[in-house]
Amino acid sequence: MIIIAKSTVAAQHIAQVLDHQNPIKPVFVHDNRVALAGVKTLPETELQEVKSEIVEIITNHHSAIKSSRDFHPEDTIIKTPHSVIGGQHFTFMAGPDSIESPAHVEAMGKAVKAAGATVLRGGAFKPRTSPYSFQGNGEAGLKAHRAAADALEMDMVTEILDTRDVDLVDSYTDIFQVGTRNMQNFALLKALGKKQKPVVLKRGMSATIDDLLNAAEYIAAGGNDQIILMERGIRTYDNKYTRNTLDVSAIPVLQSLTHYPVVADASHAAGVSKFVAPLALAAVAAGAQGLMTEIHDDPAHAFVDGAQALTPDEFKLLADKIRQIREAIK
Ligand SMILES: O=C[C@H](O)[C@H](O)COP(=O)(O)O
Ligand SMILES: C=C(OP(=O)(O)O)C(=O)O
Repeated sequence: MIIIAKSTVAAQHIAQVLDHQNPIKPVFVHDNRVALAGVKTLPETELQEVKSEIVEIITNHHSAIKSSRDFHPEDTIIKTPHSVIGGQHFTFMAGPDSIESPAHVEAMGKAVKAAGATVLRGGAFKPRTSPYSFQGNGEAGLKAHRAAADALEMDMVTEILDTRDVDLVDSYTDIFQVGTRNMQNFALLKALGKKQKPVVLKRGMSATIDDLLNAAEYIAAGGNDQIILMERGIRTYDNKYTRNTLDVSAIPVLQSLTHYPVVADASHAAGVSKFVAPLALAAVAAGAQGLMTEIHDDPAHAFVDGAQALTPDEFKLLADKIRQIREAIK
């Protein structure tokens, strides 16, 4: 149960009155409205005492608070050294699936920057289905990625898989990425909640929209409000022709429910390069505030996910079309 109090003073009073019944926690939300979470029961006598200080009682205990637009109506805008993410801005995040070598990530960065990307993506720790598949170049990959991003004056986004690597990854990256497989790794979300650095939170491949919002809430509850939600495709009854199903409807739905930027990854949704552009265009037409795209100059020899990689030229074409769509739907 969540209680919305009229003011900070009211919240403090309610917490005082109810505290012996419930382990109650004020979660400060927006200007004058304060949410109190953790209330299990509301004894009638105590309720009478604080009734006039309560604006609303939300009984769905799965409701997100800090992530909710109800309590934070304005769009959250996230500023990184080279990008502005959210609101009316559109951000291209692109690069190779994994960091293969210093020269390769720099060349891919150069190509995506020329097409308009400000964020260079790439994985140094790869979440692979098989333990025998390439697992990423680890810290050497982070180093190469950082060097390329610095040389090109771009932001770096990279996936974090393990709570034990949070400080290491933090020492290199501008933006953390939590992948689909870790969306409900609560220990990891809590650790990132303690960092003051943006987090791209990918939707779990079997997660509902509420699951995603609550995963974001874990990061926000820890004190980190710089969250970027990413729709990257979910598992449905027919993933024979595409790797996942891009849930285009999740984009406007999320934007109505939360103030955090909502971006899309058509690469992992499609799984096949020829379907990446149409899905990306659909996501942009649906209002996505950014796009993550995988590229490779030699997809057949990519270390990971070559089948879904666009070549630099294909990415440039896509980026141009996206700018046209953005202009058309203004
Ligand atoms: O980004 C890439 C992921 O590591 C990859 O999609 C994992 O999938 P796979 O190990 O099944 O190839
Ligand atoms: C592994 C990745 O994506 P996802 O978590 O969406 O599968 C990735 O972007 O490298």
